[in-house]
Amino acid sequence: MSKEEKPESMSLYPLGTAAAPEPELLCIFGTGDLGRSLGQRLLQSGYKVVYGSRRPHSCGPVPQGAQVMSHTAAAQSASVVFICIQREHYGFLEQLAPQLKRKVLVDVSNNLRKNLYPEANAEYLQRLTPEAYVVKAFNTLSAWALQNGPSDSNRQVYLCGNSTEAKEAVTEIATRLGFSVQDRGSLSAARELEDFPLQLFPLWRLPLRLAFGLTAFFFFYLLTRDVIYTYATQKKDISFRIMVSLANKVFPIVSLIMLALCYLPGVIAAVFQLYRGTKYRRFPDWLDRWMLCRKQLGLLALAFAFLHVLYTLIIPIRYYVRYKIAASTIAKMKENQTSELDTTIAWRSDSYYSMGILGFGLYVLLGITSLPSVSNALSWREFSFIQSKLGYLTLFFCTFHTYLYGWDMFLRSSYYKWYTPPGYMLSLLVPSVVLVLKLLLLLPCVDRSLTRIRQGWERTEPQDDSQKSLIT
Ligand SMILES: NC(=O)C1=CN([C@@H]2O[C@H](COP(=O)(O)OP(=O)(O)OC[C@H]3O[C@@H](n4cnc5c(N)ncnc54)[C@H](OP(=O)(O)O)[C@@H]3O)[C@@H](O)[C@H]2O)C=CC1
Ligand SMILES: [Cu+2]
Repeated sequence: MSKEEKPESMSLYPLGTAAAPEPELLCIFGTGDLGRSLGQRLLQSGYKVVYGSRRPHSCGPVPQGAQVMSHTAAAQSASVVFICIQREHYGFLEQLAPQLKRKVLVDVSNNLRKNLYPEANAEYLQRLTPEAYVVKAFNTLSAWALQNGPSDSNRQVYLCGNSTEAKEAVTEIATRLGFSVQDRGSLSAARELEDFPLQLFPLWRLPLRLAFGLTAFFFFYLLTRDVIYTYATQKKDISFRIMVSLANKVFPIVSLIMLALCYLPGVIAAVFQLYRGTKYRRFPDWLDRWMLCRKQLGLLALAFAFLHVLYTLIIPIRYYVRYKIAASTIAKMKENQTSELDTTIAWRSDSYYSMGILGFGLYVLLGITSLPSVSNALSWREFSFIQSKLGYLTLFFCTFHTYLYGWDMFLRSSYYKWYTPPGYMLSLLVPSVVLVLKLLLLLPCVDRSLTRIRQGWERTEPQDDSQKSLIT
């Protein structure tokens, strides 16, 4: 492709013309799922849409306001053509090559698995239509995301192609649809973009690994402290406690840590913004990645909390527990002892349960509101109120619940078996740090600066540039 030649879009719609009243006409090949979703979104965003179909008169329903024509007629009427057809059927485009000359062809296709074909779909398309300007784009979005517009996890459109002008034309469209665009370079990057959606649950990977790692660590930690320690020092086998007692220690610990890790990046981000005095500088990559998987962290934490609740509910019906209660009652009767009600213990255990229940209740509320169908029904303010204010309240309740569980245990040396602290103490570290930091951020003077920064105010630093570059 020579550099002199420009895609047709440039000659038809030169940049810089005053906004023309006539909406731009875009063409979509294929009236399938993706074609229809894309068409609907384009129409909503103010474009005119014409479909190219094998069966212009008998194809399925297309969005209202769109026209359907033969491929040839549709291609001639527009300068940008979205190819919403599976790669296996691209063959017929070779005959259409003369009509597609100097058009921008947007390849949105995906494959079922990696290395299915020797070349990327977009490169194949370019080979079939050598004089068209192929741009790979939109393939990482689902039909649903396209139709409903950008959301938190679906904001990026990745694109690549050999013609800068063609990429600009596609960027303009994607931007108008509400997406932000990332240019990945020439068409040779198409393969990488096509492999992208094949990654399963990319945002879940880190939280899942973390959950697995924490569970394994605390399982062995508590196994050593409880079961192995008792065996080593008293020659008593209490390994049966692995099934319920140990599980019901590991799950709440992992849950609390994960919940805290879900809110930690938020406070770190606030500290960054305060320190830099602006919100317009990008966060480091690790923080960005961490922020992106907060929802997944939170949902996993909720799952672990749920297990903790279930394990707690079955305590009264456990054989071991019933045996212990009966044994101590019988022993007291034998010795003709009575026991007084200790109201301090009653207060403590009731508060402990109550905090746990409140924490779990809010936890569930957070989980429900993070479902897309529910969060879409909330206004942005309602959503951020629930996810942030109630989120910290949840963390507070759950942390307090754990402190009440520990009570004065940290004072008694008998609990530090083999010089190790009990598991619950370790689980309190991260949440306590998050809550203290959050409390500091809520101090009126700090809160005022932060609010101003988040509204776009910037601290003009009297520093010289060398210092500035140190911060980035
Ligand atoms: N669905 C999704 O979520 C996403 C899909 N994609 C990609 O978009 C493309 C289309 O996907 P999707 O809409 O789901 O697929 P569909 O099977 O729903 O639709 C494909 C369309 O292609 C046309 N077609 C089918 N066979 C032929 C043929 N032999 N010759 C010419 N045209 C044909 C048909 O339109 P007509 O009858 O009008 O000719 C058909 O409706 C695929 O490449 C897919 O990988 C990318 C991202 C997400
Ligand atoms: Cu608990």
